[in-house]
Amino acid sequence: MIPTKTTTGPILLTGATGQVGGELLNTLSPLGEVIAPLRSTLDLINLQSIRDTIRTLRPRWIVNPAAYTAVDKAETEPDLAYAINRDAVRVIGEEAATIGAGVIHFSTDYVFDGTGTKPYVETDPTNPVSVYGASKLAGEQTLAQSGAAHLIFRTSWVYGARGKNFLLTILKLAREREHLRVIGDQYGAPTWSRDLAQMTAHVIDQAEAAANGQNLTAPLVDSSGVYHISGAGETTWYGFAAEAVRQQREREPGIRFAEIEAIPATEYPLPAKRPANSRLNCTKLQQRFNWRMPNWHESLQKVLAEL
Ligand SMILES: NC(=O)C1=CN([C@@H]2O[C@H](COP(=O)(O)OP(=O)(O)OC[C@H]3O[C@@H](n4cnc5c(N)ncnc54)[C@H](OP(=O)(O)O)[C@@H]3O)[C@@H](O)[C@H]2O)C=CC1
Ligand SMILES: Cc1cn([C@H]2C[C@H](O)[C@@H](COP(=O)(O)OP(=O)(O)O[C@H]3O[C@@H](C)C(=O)[C@@H](O)[C@H]3O)O2)c(=O)[nH]c1=O
Ligand SMILES: [Mg+2]
Repeated sequence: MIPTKTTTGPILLTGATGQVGGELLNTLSPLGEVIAPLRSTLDLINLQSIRDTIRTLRPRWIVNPAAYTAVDKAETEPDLAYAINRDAVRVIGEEAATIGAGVIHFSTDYVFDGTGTKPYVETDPTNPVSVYGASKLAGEQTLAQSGAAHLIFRTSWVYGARGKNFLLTILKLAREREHLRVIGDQYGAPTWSRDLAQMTAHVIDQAEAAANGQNLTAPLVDSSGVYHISGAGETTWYGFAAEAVRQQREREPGIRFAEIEAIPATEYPLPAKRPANSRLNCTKLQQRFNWRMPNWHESLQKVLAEL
């Protein structure tokens, strides 16, 4: 479908070298010109450079999957995590508000403490237990206060065929070792970076169709806010690893892979705490934008086929 251009101007995409940004580069390009400056051109630590870029390009959308995502390292680099995950987002929001651009931003299940026993809904109280989670929550809040029309997609456990992610780490370790120990008491849902990018293009398309050639901001403001979006279904890190290795064994019958053992998080100490319950209830996005994610098993199969 060719979308109605609501305002002129390109789509400004950050983080195009990342997992989600790399997929967005492909899914957003049918919607019009996408400008995706690399860190060497637009370093998000440099707030003035963000302002200059937005003022020069006057994008109709700013899509911001760039982030400081090193969860453990953030514990000892909080200033850098907050600079990218909060301060840069604040400036993006301020500049977007000024020119009437819509902002699409990504956040994380790690804004929750994980003590809830059900999948989280968007209105559940946040309480991050890591610096990364706290910095991402601060980014959500600053964007909401900026006055820009915005959509915040809170997702979880992102993986894909490229980039740094749990799936690729486990597959590599499973080839190298005899035995792997993986946390079995943290629950969540793996989310394929490409599924997220397709959802994002769909939502932009719908928002532009709703604006029907008029200013984008008005219909989008009604929908502004947080949306949960993960792969359908649920598992644990152990369940994810075991299923990935099971599927990969079928693909490569001759290869020996490690046995995988489920362990409690208490036996796998890391600098940052992770929530025990990372499950996100995705009904709001389904109802507002008519989008359902595929089951994580299905997407995993497609990713493994690409490796
Ligand atoms: N990965 C996950 O499991 C999850 C991620 N999220 C959120 O989803 C979004 C996308 O994550 P994902 O794609 O996995 O992230 P990646 O870590 O794969 O990519 C991060 C991107 O941000 C860029 N970036 C980091 N710092 C700067 C900077 N100072 N200036 C310019 N660019 C910078 C990186 O550029 P460079 O290549 O130059 O470093 C890279 O392109 C993020 O908001 C993240 O918080 C939410 C839940 C789960
Ligand atoms: C490699 C490995 C990890 N683990 C555990 C540690 C951790 O609890 C979990 C996942 O490992 P990771 O290093 O991928 O975890 P982490 O970097 O915390 O992943 C998170 O990244 C950020 C950006 C998010 O927003 C989250 O949604 C989530 O995806 O698996 C094992 O138990 N055994 C292992 O061999
Ligand atoms: Mg990680």
